Amino acid sequence: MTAGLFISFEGIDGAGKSTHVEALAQAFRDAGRSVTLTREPGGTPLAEQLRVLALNTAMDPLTEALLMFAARRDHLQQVIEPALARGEVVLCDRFTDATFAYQGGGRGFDLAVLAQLERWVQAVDALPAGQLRQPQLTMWFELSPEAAAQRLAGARAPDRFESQPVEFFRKVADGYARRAAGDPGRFARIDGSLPREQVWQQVLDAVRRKGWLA
Ligand SMILES: Nc1ncnc2c1ncn2[C@@H]1O[C@H](COP(=O)(O)OP(=O)(O)O)[C@@H](O)[C@H]1O
Ligand SMILES: Cc1cn([C@H]2C[C@H](O)[C@@H](COP(=O)(O)OP(=O)(O)O)O2)c(=O)[nH]c1=O
Repeated sequence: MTAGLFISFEGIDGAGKSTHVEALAQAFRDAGRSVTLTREPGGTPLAEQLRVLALNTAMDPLTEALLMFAARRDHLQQVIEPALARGEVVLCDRFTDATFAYQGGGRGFDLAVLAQLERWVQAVDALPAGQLRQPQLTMWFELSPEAAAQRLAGARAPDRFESQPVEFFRKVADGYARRAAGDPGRFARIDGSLPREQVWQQVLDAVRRKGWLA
């Protein structure tokens, strides 16, 4: 049976990642793969409810981190693990790197606590004890916070994160950079400042380099 693939999309708000998730899903379908396209926080009825709370309600940083990981646990159990067990390609718009970047970098929340939550939440039945479920590839869209804010201006109503100042997103970007430095083989850096077609080529190249698409 074909092995499942788990690919995540990350970057600050407005970096351009959501623009390419559906196109990558179609490229995998064209290659004969079944695709589960999903997002965090969200992806299940419960996790989507937690998303509404997390994105719209003021709360302390630990509560925020716990909600993100609670949503993630449900999402893993209900959607991601079953899809991977069926041999599907799972494309996920954000995963745990976002928690390290936003709650850790942006909010300045304790990274050791996040790492402990990660160990609890991403230990899954399909993996041997001590191994955690992680994406095999993370598309990391990089764009300056100024350029990202400009793209988002007028594009959609900002949520609790998107309405943060540029300095917040600089810290989020630093959070992503630290996370990427800790696991460089998993991250593909995508230059989000280029025109859409060139960004798409980088996305496709990252998957081709892994040998997952011709
Ligand atoms: N390469 C690009 N050049 C210019 N604008 C872009 C590019 N990619 C996406 N956009 C636009 O920027 C905005 C944010 O893109 P989006 O994919 O929603 O970002 P994200 O999912 O990372 O928050 C959207 O209005 C989108 O149409
Ligand atoms: C997954 C995740 C997202 N977030 C934030 C980042 C985004 O601002 C927001 C929702 O992400 P996203 O789905 O990218 O928003 P949109 O659909 O509006 O582009 O949640 C966290 O703070 N921590 C997390 O663990």
